[in-house]
Amino acid sequence: MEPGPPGCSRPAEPGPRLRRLCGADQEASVALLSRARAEAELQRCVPAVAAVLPAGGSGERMGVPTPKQFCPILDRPLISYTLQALERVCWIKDIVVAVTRENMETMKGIIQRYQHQRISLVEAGVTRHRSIFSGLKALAQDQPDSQLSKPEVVIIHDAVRPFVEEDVLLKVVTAAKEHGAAGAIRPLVSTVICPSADGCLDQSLERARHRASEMPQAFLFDVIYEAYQQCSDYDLEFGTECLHLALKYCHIKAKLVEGSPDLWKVTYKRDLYAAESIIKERISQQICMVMDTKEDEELVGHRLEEMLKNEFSHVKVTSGALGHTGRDLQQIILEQCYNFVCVNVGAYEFEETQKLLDVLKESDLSILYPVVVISDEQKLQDSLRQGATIIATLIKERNSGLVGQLLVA
Ligand SMILES: Nc1ccn([C@@H]2O[C@H](COP(=O)(O)OP(=O)(O)OP(=O)(O)O)[C@@H](O)[C@H]2O)c(=O)n1
Ligand SMILES: O=P(O)(O)OC[C@@H](O)[C@@H](O)[C@@H](O)CO
Repeated sequence: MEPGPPGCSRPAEPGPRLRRLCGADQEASVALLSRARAEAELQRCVPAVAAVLPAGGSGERMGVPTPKQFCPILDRPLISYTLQALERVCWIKDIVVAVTRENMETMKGIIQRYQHQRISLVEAGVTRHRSIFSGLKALAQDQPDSQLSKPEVVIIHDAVRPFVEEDVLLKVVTAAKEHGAAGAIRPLVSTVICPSADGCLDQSLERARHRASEMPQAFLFDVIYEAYQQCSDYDLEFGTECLHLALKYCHIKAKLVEGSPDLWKVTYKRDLYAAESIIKERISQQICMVMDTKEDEELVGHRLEEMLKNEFSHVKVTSGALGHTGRDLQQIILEQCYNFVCVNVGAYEFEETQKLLDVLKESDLSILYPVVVISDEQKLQDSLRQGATIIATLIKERNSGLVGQLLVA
């Protein structure tokens, strides 16, 4: 498989509704059209790749009633972040999610609310391997009336591993194309030991020579499908490693690919807290200050911008006029900005702010990540530092009680 060109991954673009709403002008339309053409070209040159996401677990180790894949992070289910990560990769043509029958409606609601694309649902099994097998069967049914067709390469990725990036997906898929199977690995944090029957140490493994098997993994579809079809009931019931099935039943030695630290699986409650912190950090990296072009606002805006850059180590603050064409706003939003600060100095009519609020409410963006819009008043001009602190705290903490509020600071 030819590696996709860098940057071929599709950013989390706002939905088509936003483009209509923003009134994309000619220039922006051309940009979007060229991106669509590039993706279409890529789809033609990259062999078919699909993904199977096992999401049928009960999350016992999480210790809460809700299965962890549906636990909210910043008011949004964990699985939605994983789906968004895979949807950013334009060369994955189908995403098959295995969920239990009782959670099927919940999953359909998430797909609709967050406008996930390319998703097909299958019924999960009583074990993770059985859920994965269910997903593979759906892809193998190359039926004329089915939306799904058999891929050349299939990615298998746990639904509770939200931080998966295109580069590692490309690595495992490229390696699977060549070797038949590939999987992400990470260094061990703890040493692996083997206890004896009487509960004492029998042996310990040399940590430096061993690795933790993570996800994503990728396989030539025929290899992994054959392995699951030959699989013993014992393996289906108690196995935890897809790479092992490819080795045991198809004699394929998977290529091992070093993965990033963020590939870990959300398993315990502490993992949810960690995931929330990482998500907050990632979506706080860009602030968009929207101001009018009046001179005094420009002065306030730029001073506030400088102070915000002190609050966020790597923040990218883009200043742009809301403008009277939709291009500025559309360009701002297409840059995956999730934090907007409107600067109205003294102006009491919130016409421009309301316009931004209306567009954000209408766009996918405002439900993907809660957005806090702040409009300041004359007094903010007198205490810019306090204003910068308020804005930074709101963006970093994202207290759900303040979501979507128009704050007059
Ligand atoms: N019968 C099952 C069991 C697990 N999974 C999925 O496999 C992934 C990794 O499994 P794990 O972390 O073990 O999830 P749970 O089984 O839900 O967790 P626990 O063992 O704590 O119950 C998760 O996305 C989980 O939803 C699945 O699709 N079907
Ligand atoms: O065993 P669990 O169901 O908790 O999680 C599955 C993990 O074993 C699996 O995701 C990786 O180890 C790679 O195979």
